[in-house]
Amino acid sequence: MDIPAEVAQTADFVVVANRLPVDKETLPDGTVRWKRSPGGLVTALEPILRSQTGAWVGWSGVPDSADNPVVDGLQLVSVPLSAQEINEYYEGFSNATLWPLYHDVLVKPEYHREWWNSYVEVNRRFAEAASTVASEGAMVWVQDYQLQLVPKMLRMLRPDLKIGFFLHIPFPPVELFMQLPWRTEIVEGLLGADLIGFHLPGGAQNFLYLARRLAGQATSKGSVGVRAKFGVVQVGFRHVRVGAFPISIDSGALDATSRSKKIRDRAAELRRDLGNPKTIMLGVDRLDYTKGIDVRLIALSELLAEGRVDPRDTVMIQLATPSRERVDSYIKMRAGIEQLVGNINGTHGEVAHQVVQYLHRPVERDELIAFFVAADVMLVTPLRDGMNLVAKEYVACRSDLGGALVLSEFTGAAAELRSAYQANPYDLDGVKDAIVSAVAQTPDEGRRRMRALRRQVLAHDVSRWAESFLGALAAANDVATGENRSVDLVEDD
Ligand SMILES: O=P(O)(O)OC[C@H]1O[C@H](O[C@H]2O[C@H](CO)[C@@H](O)[C@H](O)[C@H]2O)[C@H](O)[C@@H](O)[C@@H]1O
Ligand SMILES: Cc1cn([C@@H]2O[C@H](COP(=O)(O)OP(=O)(O)O)[C@@H](O)[C@H]2O)c(=O)[nH]c1=O
Repeated sequence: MDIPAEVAQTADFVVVANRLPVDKETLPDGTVRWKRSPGGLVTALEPILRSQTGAWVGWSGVPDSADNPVVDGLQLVSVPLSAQEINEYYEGFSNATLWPLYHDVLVKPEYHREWWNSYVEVNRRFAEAASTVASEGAMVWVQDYQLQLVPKMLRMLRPDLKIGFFLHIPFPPVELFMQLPWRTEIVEGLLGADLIGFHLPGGAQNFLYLARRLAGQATSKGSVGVRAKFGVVQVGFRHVRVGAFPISIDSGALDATSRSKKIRDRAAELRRDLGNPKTIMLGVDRLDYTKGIDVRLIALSELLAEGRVDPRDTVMIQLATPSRERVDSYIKMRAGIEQLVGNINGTHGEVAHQVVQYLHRPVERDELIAFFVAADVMLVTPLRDGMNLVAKEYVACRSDLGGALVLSEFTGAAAELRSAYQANPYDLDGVKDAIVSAVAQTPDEGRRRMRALRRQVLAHDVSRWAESFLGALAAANDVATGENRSVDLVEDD
């Protein structure tokens, strides 16, 4: 790995994530341009990355890229992946083993030793890159399921570092996690961190149990709270903190953008282009089998067939970003979704009016915000989702207190967005009833619910998420604050 000498051991704060927060574009004349991808994580961490000497370690998204550009003042450190590693580490172990295993085995996870070997090798390379750029005593924040071995590998290389880890997807129930042939290695990998964060207390508690059972470590008793009441695992002389930190969005910025005239005009134009229907329903997802896009399409199809939704004055827009397109389960799911869309339009559409408008391509940020402003009913129906930022984004865009959110109980967001029309995505009648209630809500009821949702989303933004995690990380294993004092621990039961 070619990390420039001037960057070695200079960064006081290092983010390590599977992806760099930029996309590499090669222009027709062969020149290369790096474009910032405006993710929530980079927005939240930007002030910290700038106030200290920050670096971001990740993969560029294309094979064999070893560039280490500085983009908008941020030092990026590429971890190059070969085509074979993309196949085995990213598409294979990350997205055909861990992703389905951690999402309720919605498709059957595949267990292949060569994929595991590639995962170990790539994690080792990420750990080495982080170790090279981090300054003495730096804080390193490792992100997500692709890099669960990095905390232990990094600690072995650099015991001086303060290491945090955050899991963006659900941590599975114990009985599912136990399927994994490399379950002990994963738990021990994570235990290299000083703080391990999950979206929900349930994930943290599952992990504490596994730390006792698989790694044989003593852990604290009692339940874990949200941003408070951390669990503790005793690993030698270290206390590893385990906590719940629900991620969020840059709600203030989204609220401001959604109020702009440009966005309002575009939202009105979208409505006009759709023929001014009474109800616009909206789904916004990566095309992923966890997102329950099929659930909402089947619900709509039955509601249309039963006459509970009128096809003449309803449009459902489904925006579906292409995702992991070479993984088998994604190829199959796409065919199923497109068949459902075709069936609904074939049965209930007219030449001049398609009931479902389906776009299979990424949608640019401002256009997406205009869709949120235009939509009367937002459909978020995952079968399992770590958080689901789209649900929070919709709420942040509704300063007019209009619109209604239909939300699956099996998203992380459901724990916070209690005033949504919540439904169990496995109960089709329940989903249909929730959609009908959302469509038929009175303006007063809609305002009451949206006001409550907005209070939650505006008060708990992504900066609060980052600050609460990094505050807890700074205090972890800190002798000065008494963090190393003894806690009541339980051995394996
Ligand atoms: O990098 P990709 O393979 O293209 O996938 C995109 C990202 O998807 C996942 O998102 C998760 O994180 C969100 C923020 O915490 C959360 O709201 C959502 O529920 C999760 O599914 C994944 O965890 C990322 O690593 C991927 O980059
Ligand atoms: C479809 C679409 C989405 N986005 C943005 O992507 C993220 C999605 O985050 P979420 O937590 O809901 O789910 P995953 O991380 O994908 O599992 C959200 O910020 C969307 O606004 C986008 O920018 N463009 C799109 O076309």
